[in-house]
Amino acid sequence: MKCILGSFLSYPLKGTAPYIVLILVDCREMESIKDPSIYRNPVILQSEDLANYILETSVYPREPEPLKELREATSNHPWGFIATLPEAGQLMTLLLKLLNPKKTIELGVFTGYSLLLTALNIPDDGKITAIDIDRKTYEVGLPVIKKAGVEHKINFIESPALPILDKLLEDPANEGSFDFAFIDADKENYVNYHERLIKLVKVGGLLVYDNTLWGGTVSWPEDKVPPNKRSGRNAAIEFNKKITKDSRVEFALTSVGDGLNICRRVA
Ligand SMILES: C[S@@+](CC[C@H](N)C(=O)[O-])C[C@H]1O[C@@H](n2cnc3c(N)ncnc32)[C@H](O)[C@@H]1O
Repeated sequence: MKCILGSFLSYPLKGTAPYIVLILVDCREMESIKDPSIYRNPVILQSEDLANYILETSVYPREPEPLKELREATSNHPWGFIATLPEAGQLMTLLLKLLNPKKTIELGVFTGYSLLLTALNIPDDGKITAIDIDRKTYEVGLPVIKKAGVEHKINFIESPALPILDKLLEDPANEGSFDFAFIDADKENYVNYHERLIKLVKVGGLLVYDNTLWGGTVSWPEDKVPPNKRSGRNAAIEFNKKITKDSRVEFALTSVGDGLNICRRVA
């Protein structure tokens, strides 16, 4: 069924009578534009069909078996929907392959989808400092990580991320020593994480921030955003604004997954 999205007057030829042009769209698509929260996370896309198209034609067919296994194990977890989205993971994989980082850091592990994909794409002697406040969720994915033979690359630290970053900065040897950082912990601290990580990641290294479009709500008027999504939405807006002004990085705010802000340290 078609709905009227809009209309305008058209004058086909000078001097002829105008006629009204109606813009018709599929009603289901229009619903998705009005209320994207009915869909899973990639609501930044026009429709769920488009999100599924990307997943089914490009992401799932090339997803490595261990990642698929971990994603399936995570889908049974009550908070499974907070995991890094596989289409974002696919882009991260490409970035990791291009950068070939040896020393990386990850804030916000959950069951380990992004952690495992990082571990799969760094050299065998590469190391990941992985920080999360909850070891139990990390243990959900740990058997898959072990089976994939990459556990030796991971140093998991159960702690809030901020004090660990501050501790790392106490040792000047750590400054500029990381090649790659993936940030997916509490959004309200992204600005604080950035101030620390910009010193820990080397010039030329990458800092990749997840959820920076927060389900598309960054462009909504605040009063239209469900109360439980406001804090994350406001944090994402503040963070993106800060990055735009930060001359120490060049960056791309991409609409892949839930929004990846990909920053490269240049100063
Ligand atoms: C969106 S999930 C991470 C998803 C993960 N990257 C993946 O691939 O599935 C956010 C994680 O951040 C953790 N977290 C929340 N606040 C934190 C903090 N202050 N420090 C460290 N981790 C935190 C949560 O426990 C949760 O596991």
